[in-house]
Amino acid sequence: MEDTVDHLAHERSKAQFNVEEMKIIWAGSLHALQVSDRIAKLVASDPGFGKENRAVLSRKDLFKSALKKAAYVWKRINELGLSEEETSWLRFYVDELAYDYVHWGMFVPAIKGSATEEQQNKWLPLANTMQIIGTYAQTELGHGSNVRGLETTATFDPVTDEFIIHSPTLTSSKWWPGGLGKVATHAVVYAQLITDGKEYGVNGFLVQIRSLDDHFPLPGITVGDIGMKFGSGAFNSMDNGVLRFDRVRIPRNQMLMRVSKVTREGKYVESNIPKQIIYGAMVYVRQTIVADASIALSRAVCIATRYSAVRRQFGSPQNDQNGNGIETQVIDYKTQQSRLFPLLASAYAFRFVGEWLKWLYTDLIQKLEGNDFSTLPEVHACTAGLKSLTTSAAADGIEESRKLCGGHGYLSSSGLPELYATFVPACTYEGDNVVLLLQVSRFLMKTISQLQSGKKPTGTTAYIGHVEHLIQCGCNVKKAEDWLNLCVILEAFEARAIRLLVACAENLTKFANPLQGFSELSPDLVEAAVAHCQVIVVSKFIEKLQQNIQGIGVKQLLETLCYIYSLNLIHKHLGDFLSTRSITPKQASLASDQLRSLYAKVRPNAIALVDAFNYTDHFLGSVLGSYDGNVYPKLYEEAWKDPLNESVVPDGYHENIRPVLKQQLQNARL
Ligand SMILES: Cc1cc2nc3c(=O)[nH]c(=O)nc-3n(C[C@H](O)[C@H](O)[C@H](O)COP(=O)(O)OP(=O)(O)OC[C@H]3O[C@@H](n4cnc5c(N)ncnc54)[C@H](O)[C@@H]3O)c2cc1C
Repeated sequence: MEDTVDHLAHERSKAQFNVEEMKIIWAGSLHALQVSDRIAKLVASDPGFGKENRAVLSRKDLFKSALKKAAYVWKRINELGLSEEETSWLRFYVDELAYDYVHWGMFVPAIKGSATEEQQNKWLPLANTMQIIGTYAQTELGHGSNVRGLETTATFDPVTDEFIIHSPTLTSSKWWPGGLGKVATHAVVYAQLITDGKEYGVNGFLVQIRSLDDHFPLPGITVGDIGMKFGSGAFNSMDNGVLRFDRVRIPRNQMLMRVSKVTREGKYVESNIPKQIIYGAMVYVRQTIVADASIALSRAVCIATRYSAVRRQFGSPQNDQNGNGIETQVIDYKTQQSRLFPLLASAYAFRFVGEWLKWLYTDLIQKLEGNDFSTLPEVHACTAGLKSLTTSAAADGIEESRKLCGGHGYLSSSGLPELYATFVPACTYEGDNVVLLLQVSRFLMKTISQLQSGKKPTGTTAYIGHVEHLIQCGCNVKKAEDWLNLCVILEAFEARAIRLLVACAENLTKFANPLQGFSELSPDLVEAAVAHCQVIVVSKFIEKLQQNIQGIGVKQLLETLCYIYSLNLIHKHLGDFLSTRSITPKQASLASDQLRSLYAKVRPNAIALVDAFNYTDHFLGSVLGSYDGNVYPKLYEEAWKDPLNESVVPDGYHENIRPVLKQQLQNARL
């Protein structure tokens, strides 16, 4: 099939903004665009990184192919002498989950965050050259969110100067760590520390689990894979594992001792570094997950937008130049626009808040290095909340994108089922989204309670300091155009958040037992935390617009997307906005009127806005979303590649179809 026609050229010609400049905005800088573009093309043109048949491979073949690719990635990184930046882009565009994802994303950061300098000097050179492959073993069969409830023990033996790592119960089996099942040689294992007969809570230990010579598990270790997971392809290329310890001994100096340590005599000593320093590692991992959310959502939106411009259904037939009646592009249906364009706007919103989080993390690290721990709780709450908000919205958005593509969206070749199956566990790992929002709400309740003592909220909670104004203020919108005012929008979001938070704080005082109150009110607290996180996303989008944005029409389009993101949220959470009297029913209806005009502004620019993501067809992995829009021949061709079509008459015909047709079931050997 050789077709060089761009079926979306007409759509592209309608764009009212400079797409190349928008690509720079999306990438973060011209440099980031150039590097990512170069690496994306390198990956797309290398047959070693092909990913066409992932969904139809058996588990074993899929795993083997992921191993092959991970080894090839490492080979190419070394052969090409790629920089750290280029390396991370390469891994990103290869787009296949394997043990290296956990090794680089969790094992290495855990050592950097929790090991002493001496320990880092010993272990990081080995990890950085992949002479050891690591995993992060926290979750157990019986406990995930409740880390304090972990049952694995690490008991210090002063006679031999060792820790004895043990799994006392079935439920203490480590369960889920990626790369553990079949690959990892080492693990950062979280266990209850016991020394001198006393328990000192959960700490991290570096444990070797497989021989570096023959890859067999070391004595006392039982390890394996936990089995197939949701979807085809997706996380099934990863060997999430189970691990049990039968009194496994490790040297004392393999306890990660940056924050607390056990001395030769068996004394537990806390350093003067606050325990929350561990939050630094969490902030890092969660900010990368927010970035992943914008990527996953933008991929889905790119597929759904391009396909919606190609797909035609119903409509009053107009005549084309040849006199043939043509149907309506589904992207022109207002319902399609009202479902699709808010997702497009969300992808941009999450991109910008992710970019800001990256900055926030760097800023945090600088402060921590200067022994300034003051912003840690706020930054931690902010990243936890944004991880929860963006991953939930992206997961829902991918599923909505699938529906926006109708039946064809359900085919593996659309790329959407695997994208969904791969992304959706982000709502659970690195903190269950609801559990995280409860943590955020606890922090927000504390912030509110400290107002009386004169403590001024800072950073993303600064607006809480204006509580008196925000409780009293009224929204001034009188006509639909009045909603095109970013200050008005932000104030409406802040008013709604603070009113929900204050209502929660007041209701909590009605309970004699604060813990019981928190538990009873937890659904309201979660809603208030979501409202707070939405204030952050909206305000960061607005801050982005205040930067120097180059290129014809780019700023205008981004403004339009910011309005769509915000007004659509008002529409979605109307109950909150009305019950808190942050806006009136009339203003809500004006917001809906304004949304319709905003969708009309996006329509001619929709294809160009997804082109600005600069995704290659290889990365998108979707026949519905391919750049040239040549959907139908590609769909047709993909179908014939399915293993079922290898034979015209299927295996099993003689045993199980023919006897039915010939009424011979009683004679068949079933
Ligand atoms: C694909 C994948 C990869 C993973 N990789 C790793 C890894 O590499 N290493 C590792 O250690 N772990 C890993 N995990 C485990 C993951 O971190 C845990 O699944 C996660 O922390 C959630 O814990 P849980 O499974 O115990 O859920 P649970 O805590 O049992 O949650 C079940 C339900 O209870 C609710 N709930 C729990 N506590 C509360 C509460 N206090 N208040 C209200 N509701 C509550 C939750 O919202 C949820 O609805 C992975 C998981 C997945 C799915």
